[in-house]
Amino acid sequence: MIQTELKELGLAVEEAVTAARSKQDSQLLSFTEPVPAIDPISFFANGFSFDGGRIFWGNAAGSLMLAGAGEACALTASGNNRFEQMESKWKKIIQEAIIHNPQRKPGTGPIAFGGFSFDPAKPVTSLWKSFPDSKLRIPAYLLTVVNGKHYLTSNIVVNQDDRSADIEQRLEKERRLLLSATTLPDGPFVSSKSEVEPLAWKQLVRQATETIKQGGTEKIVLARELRVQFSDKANVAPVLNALTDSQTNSYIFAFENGDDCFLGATPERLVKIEDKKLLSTCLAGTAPRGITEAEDNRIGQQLLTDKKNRSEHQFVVEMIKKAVSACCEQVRVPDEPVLYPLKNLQHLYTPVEAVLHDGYTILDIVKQLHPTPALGGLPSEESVAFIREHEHLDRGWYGAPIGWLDAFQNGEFAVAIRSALIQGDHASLFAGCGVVKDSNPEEEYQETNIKFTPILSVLGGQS
Ligand SMILES: C=C(O[C@@H]1C=C(C(=O)O)C=C[C@H]1O)C(=O)O
Ligand SMILES: [Mg+2]
Repeated sequence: MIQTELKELGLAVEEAVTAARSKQDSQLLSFTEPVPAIDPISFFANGFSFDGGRIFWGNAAGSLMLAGAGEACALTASGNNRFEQMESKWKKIIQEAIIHNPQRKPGTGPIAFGGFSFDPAKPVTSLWKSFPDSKLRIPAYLLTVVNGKHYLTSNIVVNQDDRSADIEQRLEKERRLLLSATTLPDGPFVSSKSEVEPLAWKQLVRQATETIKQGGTEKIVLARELRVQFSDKANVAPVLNALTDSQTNSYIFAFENGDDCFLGATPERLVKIEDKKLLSTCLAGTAPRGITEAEDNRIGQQLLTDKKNRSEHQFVVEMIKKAVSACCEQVRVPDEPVLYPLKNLQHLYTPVEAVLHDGYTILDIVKQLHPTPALGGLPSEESVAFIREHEHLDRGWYGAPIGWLDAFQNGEFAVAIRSALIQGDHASLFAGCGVVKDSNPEEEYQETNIKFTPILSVLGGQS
């Protein structure tokens, strides 16, 4: 550690202890400093033993990575006004925090990272016992790698009886551990896997197409579960390393809570806000990648002109454009989708750009957008009601917003798909697809099989 930073940190701790004593209450101190380069996955691995769990985020552009260890503060919420609850809790924390952050880079300082359940009205099963309906975490330590520069934020909750010297000693020890070089443990190996009720799921797709043909709904997204057994307790850090290496154009995320870890590599941005500039993504319509370049181009061109996939995609474009237009100006949406290539598959993609009106926050937009017709359907209420009533899967945090926001109104949330819930020596993988009136159950089933591939391959399930 550079000595000046330690001296400044010591002064900041003194200031926080004084503030805690004068207000007779705990005080959050957030201290950000530049640090020498360190691999964020190593930082994540070093944080294994920290109380409260770890977080990880790598944006699709590869320009921002966040790794967090421990938990300084937890914000939880539930029910239909959960986003508003989160907003007011976050505002109060930031107003009262002592923030030492001369850097003011997006993703530095006191950031809150976390996720939400897909449907707060659906009964929860034991599968998601370690995850509340909604949770945002301020990590005790956050490594931010932004445009190649490294910053460490220490978030400390100081109490009136704390001694500054004790706090500084603990900080120095924990920071040294986190920033030390390390060798990643071995990744998991899948010893067996089993699909959950595949035939019943195909029958449900057929039922959904019948419901759509009867009128009232245009699209219903249906998801299913694949369970895998590992040969041993799974280490998360090597899985994140493999995802970061193999899944380009995707957001890599992990949220450890209790004994479990929800992680994934999702191509689907929900919303990014930086300096009031808003970027959202319409991603729906899927095809595999070709083995040869010629075959890949043929499949891609076929996807671009396929009636069923174009209708699936257009429902998403219309909804997001309408939702963004209600709170933004200068809304720009291309007339036609383009191909969005991933390692194992390709999607139809339409970006939505806008400028946020004053008074709106990123959680306002998350609330407006979730669930988009890419994960719920259209109309939203009717399609989510069908999913709630008929889908056997407990989606938990799958298919819902996951991401971060900082103290300067910057932030980014993605839709948590291509994901898995890791529970010691076993895991549940999730994949879904948009069902429209022309959907064929077998084809949708095959589409979900392709969507399991990215996460299954890094869990040691297949090459
Ligand atoms: C629901 C998922 O993917 C969504 C559905 C898609 C489709 O049906 O074409 C494509 C991308 C996603 O918006 C998933 O991967 O689980
Ligand atoms: Mg589809």
